[in-house]
Amino acid sequence: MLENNWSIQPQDIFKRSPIVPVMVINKIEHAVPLAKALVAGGISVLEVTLRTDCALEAITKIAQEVPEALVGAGTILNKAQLEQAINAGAQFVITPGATTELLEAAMQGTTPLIPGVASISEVMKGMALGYTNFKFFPAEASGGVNALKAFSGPLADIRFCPTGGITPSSYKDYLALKNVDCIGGSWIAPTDAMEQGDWDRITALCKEAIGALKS
Ligand SMILES: O=C(O)C(=O)C[C@H](O)[C@H](O)COP(=O)(O)O
Repeated sequence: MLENNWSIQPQDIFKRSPIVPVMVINKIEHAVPLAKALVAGGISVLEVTLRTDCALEAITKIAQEVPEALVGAGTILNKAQLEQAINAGAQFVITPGATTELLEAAMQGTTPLIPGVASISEVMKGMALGYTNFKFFPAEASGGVNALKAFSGPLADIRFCPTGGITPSSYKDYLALKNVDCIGGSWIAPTDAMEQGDWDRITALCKEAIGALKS
């Protein structure tokens, strides 16, 4: 494996939480209570998508005010966004797809990148640059559990975080796969609960989902 200078290895991120909430934060005042609600429910790896105007500020606030969380940036599409996310305080970066520009840029820095892939060729391109941990996106639409099972043959040492279309009724099937450590999903941080300030509901959703893995 090629060396990297990352402050935390992707494998340690993958192992820290089986569920990674995909967060779409529309109002900055939701950022910290949401992160605290997720942490209270047992989930401490958070992906804030760069899909809203306040996303970068949300990352900064969570990084400063919720030290129990490991906060990353999602929806990174290019090098400029990669730099913005890192400057905002993102502790890791997740992308929906992988460009050579992003793969090379992140390898030069200290913040780990988890590149999005949907095919074996994309994984192989990442592997050639030293990547071992990938987001499988969009998971359901790209073949879901069956695709990941097929990937595990030729790509025995590669780990995945499937995301996209995963539901409370399917996440356990993904987590049972030998090449999957964690899954991403938005259901655990629903927009309506955020709008209502119903942080207890979000904590309860986390506890239920994590609890169901232990039983
Ligand atoms: O914005 C990104 O970079 C993304 O990766 C998109 C998210 O992974 C999906 O939006 C997950 O959402 P659900 O399918 O609702 O769980």
